Parts: sequence; structure tokens; C-alpha cells
Amino acid sequence: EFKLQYGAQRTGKRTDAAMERWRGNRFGQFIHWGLYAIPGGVWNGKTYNYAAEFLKSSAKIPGSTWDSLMYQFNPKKFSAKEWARMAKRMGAKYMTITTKHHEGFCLWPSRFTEFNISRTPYGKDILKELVDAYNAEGIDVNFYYSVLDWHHPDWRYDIKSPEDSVAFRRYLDFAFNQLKELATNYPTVKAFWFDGTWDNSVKKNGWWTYEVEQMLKQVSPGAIVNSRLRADDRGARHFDSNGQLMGDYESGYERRLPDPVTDLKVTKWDWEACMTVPENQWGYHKDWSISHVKSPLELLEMLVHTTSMGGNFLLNFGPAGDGSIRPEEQRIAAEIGSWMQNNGNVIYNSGYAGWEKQDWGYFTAPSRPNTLNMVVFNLPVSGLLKVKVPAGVKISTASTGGKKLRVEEIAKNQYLVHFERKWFAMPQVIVLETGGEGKKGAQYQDAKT
Ligand SMILES: COc1ccc([C@H]2[C@H](O)[C@H](O)[C@H](C)N2C)cc1
Repeated sequence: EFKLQYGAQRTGKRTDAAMERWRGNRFGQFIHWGLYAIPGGVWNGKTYNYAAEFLKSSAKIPGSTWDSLMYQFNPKKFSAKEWARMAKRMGAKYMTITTKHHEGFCLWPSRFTEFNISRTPYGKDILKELVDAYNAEGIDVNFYYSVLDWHHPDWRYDIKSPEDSVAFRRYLDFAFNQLKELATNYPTVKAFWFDGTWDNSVKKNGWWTYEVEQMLKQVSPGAIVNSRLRADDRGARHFDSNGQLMGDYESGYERRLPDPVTDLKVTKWDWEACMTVPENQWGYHKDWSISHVKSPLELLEMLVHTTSMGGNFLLNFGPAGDGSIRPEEQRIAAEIGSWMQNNGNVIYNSGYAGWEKQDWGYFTAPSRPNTLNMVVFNLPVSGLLKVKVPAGVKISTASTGGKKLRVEEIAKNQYLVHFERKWFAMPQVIVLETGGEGKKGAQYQDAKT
């Protein structure tokens, strides 16, 4: 055990109302929008396959050239209301917006740097427009903030000299002031999604990450911060040197999900997975032919998979420089939304059931006791859905769309739910009621080995 001043401040899940609301929301829309959306991965006629929000480094563009993109930022097709309505139809309960990505450009009129929205032709406070429009739709807004800042002269990747220490301390004060400004000026913000904290400079200043968490929770009571913000006294990140999760939820799942059989440890804490539609594009890229583009159903399965393991799913949209949403993303919002309209109850306020994963899909546990949801993605040709229950648990009924299904007890703690043998275009939901008695006089013969 290490004695830590800046390690985890709490063990176990937060149980306050703000965290229960964040947890119950389950499904969020990530939005990556900044100057990088203007070139969209193409520079001087050359397409760069790497993540579009990294174009400045992929194309080796000088800072002054990149920063002058600010004078072109004038999204004629931007409508915060339209974005919020699309997110509402998709079934998102929260939205996380990049207030400042690694490029350092701020979507709000920060008084701590001129590199912000007020100096663009657009001029208006985009962050306020988004917060107001999404909150008006009943969608919570969270702020993504990159500690890594390519624009700021005092940013350092490592601390190798006294000059580095002095400069980086100025940078940390700048970032602290920006965060306090965000929490103060946008009081309805619910959570802070920190990124760009993997460099040695930040790992050597764990104290600052602790102070930021404390400040945000003072300025904005109930505020939630992700583990990615945090480094401890010894530079350990996400989990402190004693293995305790820092921050309020684990945010290491970026473009990957925990395995429903081997990674069940994540069910012990709150966590969120963030996901791109292409293989690795967070900001707008003009050419999506360069990688696989996930279909609406692939993404819907990831949402259900995440919920089934007690996590939140943050699905990314990368609006174009003109403020339009590309057709692929519109279709994703519409198709996922069509399923969520009728089945959102298996996602919202639902989580890990603690039952053994089966091939046909996922269990989710709603807040209502003695009921479980089965979300079927892979219907077996037999139409027989195997369910293994924890010792002593009995299934009394199974129904889909209000229609009863035959439930057959076939061995100790094992059932088959008899489903239809036909093709379905969307995942099917079966509601199980537990309780009642098992099969009368059933004695099952253990396997002979
Ligand atoms: C070097 O690999 C990286 C670095 C940063 C990222 C950034 C992305 O730009 C996006 O903001 C994602 C959430 N973040 C981890 C992703 C992969």
C-alpha cells in the first residue's frame, strides 16, 4: 500500500442523485467539432488517412498556418436546435462536446486565450448555443476538455529543465482558469470528460489533476469527472498506485469494449466506452472510404453490450466545417432511434444482470426487481434460447411484445425459451419474470466423468 495524497478519493460507486442520473442515462452523443473539421483530413489536395483531428501533425502543418483556420470558421449550416432534435430522436440522454481539443481552439469566448470562437467570422458562443438547445430537449450536456494543447506556448510534453517547470506551471494555471470558467459560465454542465493527459508533464503533476477535480466539484456541486483526468503522486493514471479507480467513472474504453465473459471486473465500477463510426475518425474526415464504417446495427449492438456490463456508451459524431451532419451519421441516428423509441427501457436505468452470457445476445437488468431483459441479436436456427440462471433462481414467465413464450426447464438452473424460427431485421426483446417454483419433482443427473 502506498501512502498517497493525490490518489483515489473514494472506493466504490458514487451513489448520489447526480451520479445515478448519469448512470441511468446510459447512451450519450459525443461531438468532435473544431478547426480540424474545415480541412476534413485533406491538405493541399492530399488525403491523410490518419484521424482528421490530427491533420495538423499528420500533414506537418506549421502552427501559424493551422491557427489561421480560425478566420475561416463560419458554419453556415450550423443549427444547434437541429443537432439537439436529431440526438433526441436517436435516444441520446446526454451529449459530450469538445470545448477545446488538442489544437487548443476554444468553442467558447474564453477570457484566457484569444484563440476562441469570438474571433471567428461566426463570432457567437457555440458552446452556449449547444448547451441551451440540448438542455431544452431534456438532454444533459458534458464538456470534453483536452489538457494537451498544441497552441499554447507554455504546454510541455515533459519537464526536462527548470524553464519547463516554470512554463508548464503557467500552462496548468491557464487550464485551471479555463475549467473554472467553463464550470462557472455554463452551470447546467453535468460532467467533464478530460483527454490529452498521457504525457509525462501531466503524470509528473498528479497534484494538479486532484486540485482540478476538487475545484470542479466545489464550483459545480455533483459534477462528475472521468478517470482519464487523474494521475496520482507517482504518475499512475486512471487507477492509482494502490489499484483504486480515480475520478467518478473509468474511461479507458476508447474504440473497444470489455469482453462480456473475461472482463467482468468492470461491473464493479461505473465506466463509459466512447466509439467512432469509422475505425478511427473523431473529427470530420471528407473521405470515409479509407476504413470500415460501422453500420447502425453494429453500433446498436455495442450500446446493448455496454449496458449489459453496467457501462455508458458514448457514440461519436463529427460535424463538417459548415455545421452539417453527414448522411451516414443521420442514418445512424434515425435507425438506432427507431429501435430506442420502443425499447429504450432495456437501456435507460438498466445494467448488469449478473447472469452468464449466452450466444444469442445480452441480458440487461432494469431497475424493476424480479425482471430481466433478453436482447436477441443472434437467433439460433433452433429458435431455442438457452438461459442459465444463478443457483436457486426460477424463471416464471417470458414474453415478447406482450405475447407469452414457452419457457422450458431442461436441467438444474437451465431453461430454454422457445422463440420463433424466422428472420428479424432488428434485435428482439424478451422480458423474463423470475420467482415462483421450479419443475415439480425434477432430479437432474449430473454428468458422469
Ligand atoms: C494517439 O492516439 C490517440 C490520441 C488521442 C485520441 C483522442 C481523439 O482525438 C479523440 O478525442 C479521443 C477521445 N481521444 C482519445 C485518440 C487516439
